[in-house]
Amino acid sequence: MALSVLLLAACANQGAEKTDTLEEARKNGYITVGFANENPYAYKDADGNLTGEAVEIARVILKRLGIDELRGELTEFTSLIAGLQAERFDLITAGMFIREDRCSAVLFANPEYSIGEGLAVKAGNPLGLTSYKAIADHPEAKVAVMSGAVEVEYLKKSGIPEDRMVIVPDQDAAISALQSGRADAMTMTGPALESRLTAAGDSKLERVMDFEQPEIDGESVRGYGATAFRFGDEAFQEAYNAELEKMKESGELLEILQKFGFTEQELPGDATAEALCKA
Ligand SMILES: CC1=N[C@H](C(=O)O)[C@@H](O)CN1
Repeated sequence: MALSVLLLAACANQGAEKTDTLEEARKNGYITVGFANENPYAYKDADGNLTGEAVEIARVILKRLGIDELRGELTEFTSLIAGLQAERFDLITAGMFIREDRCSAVLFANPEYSIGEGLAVKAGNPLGLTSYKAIADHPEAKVAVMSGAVEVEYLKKSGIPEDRMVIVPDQDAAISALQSGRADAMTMTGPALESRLTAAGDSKLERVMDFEQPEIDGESVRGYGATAFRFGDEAFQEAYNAELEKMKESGELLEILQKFGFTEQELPGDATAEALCKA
């Protein structure tokens, strides 16, 4: 009985046609995107509008592909990939880094920016934390970091034990952990760190200006962020990449990035998703 039910389900599945996400969105006039409320990548502004570098780049490209409206689905960063796979939304526009492990779960567009890491501590840096290594070497220092973010892996590889990581659901919770003393430091990408410190306006906190970028396997880390698609949406990914390339060439990409505080230094250069997925 159980076997026949399974067989029926398998046959039904075989007959089911895979949804063409791009075509469907064109027909509907909108597409739903997953975002993790991380300024300046993808967040709701004071008026409740969805914006951020990743969102605005996607907005331009999707418009050119015939999709007029973006609807956001707020999701914790760590659940973005699962949400995409479960079709809760059709794209991730969160500035997510292209990483080898993630490439086995989603399709990445080519990168739209590149960035390094940042660290914030209590004013005066009482524990003298200027690198992940310095946190590792301190017997008690704790660092707040967002669940599912690449920094968790960087911290681990820098020798910081998990019981000295305060894993938080989002970047606002990271700064709360630092303010409350549950953590002695918080780490995230430079622009996200800057944005949280500015929003907090707390003179008891400071950015570590002489922070040493972490080195993993002898190389200074640098993240490359991109929109992500579901497997099966390769044609969508290709059309998206073609529009992104035009924006790179025309300078439009930089113009959008600059609105969110990025500079020419953060352009992705010739990096491609294909190469980064193998890195
Ligand atoms: C935009 C972003 N990138 C990193 C990542 O992809 O894991 C993390 O820093 C979380 N946020």
